[in-house]
Amino acid sequence: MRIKANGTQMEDGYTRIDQFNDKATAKLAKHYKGVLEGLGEDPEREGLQDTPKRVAQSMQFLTQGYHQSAEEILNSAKFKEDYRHMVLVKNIDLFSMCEHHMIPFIGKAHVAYIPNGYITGLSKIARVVEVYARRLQVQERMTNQIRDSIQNALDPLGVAVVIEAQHLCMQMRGIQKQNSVTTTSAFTGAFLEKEATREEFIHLIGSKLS
Ligand SMILES: Nc1nc2c(ncn2[C@@H]2O[C@H](COP(=O)(O)OP(=O)(O)OP(=O)(O)O)[C@@H](O)[C@H]2O)c(=O)[nH]1
Ligand SMILES: [Zn+2]
Repeated sequence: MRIKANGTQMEDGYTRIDQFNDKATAKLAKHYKGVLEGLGEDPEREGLQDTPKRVAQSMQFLTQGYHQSAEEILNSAKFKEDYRHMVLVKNIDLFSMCEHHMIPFIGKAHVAYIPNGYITGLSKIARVVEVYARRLQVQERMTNQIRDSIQNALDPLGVAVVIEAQHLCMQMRGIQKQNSVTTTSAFTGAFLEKEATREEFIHLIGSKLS
């Protein structure tokens, strides 16, 4: 049985919150009840009675990345393999929350690396994206964190990360630009040094970066 309750870390570093942490839920729920009151709502009315607890559990799910380790995930499926060309996992869906407004930003990550003796399980790349997306974030930091965790764990010849996301804080409030998309990129090694390698990556992800 690999999956334990309350967000305990698994062998592969992946924490799955099947049962929420009762203590954290109670603490958060108390505050969300205050938020409802602050909004002028009646937290005791029928539709809202369980809302503080629901929001508390929802927020724990959406921020579960704080309890997960990208390093452990990558090392749990690190295989010796003499493949020295680009490995690209593209169109990895991500749901994160901006740390300024705690409103979602939603998009896709494209992650590539060039192995230097070691490869990792493909799903682990997507799990690393989850680890950093499931936190309060800014897109730039998340992009760098994904790049750095892969570079440190696998010591590859290069890592490339591109994230394209829509920030709901710019769509449903504030400046209200419904179609704006933010693209961030971070590179190491061959992706920085060799234009042809970077161009190949950009061509493969089908982005308009170039
Ligand atoms: N760089 C960056 N900025 C972000 C991200 N998510 C949200 N923001 C921005 O964070 C900024 C916070 O600016 P403030 O002026 O303090 O907040 P605000 O008054 O609510 O700003 P407006 O959104 O312009 O109404 C805004 O410009 C947001 O668009 C992100 O991932 N990266
Ligand atoms: Zn925001």
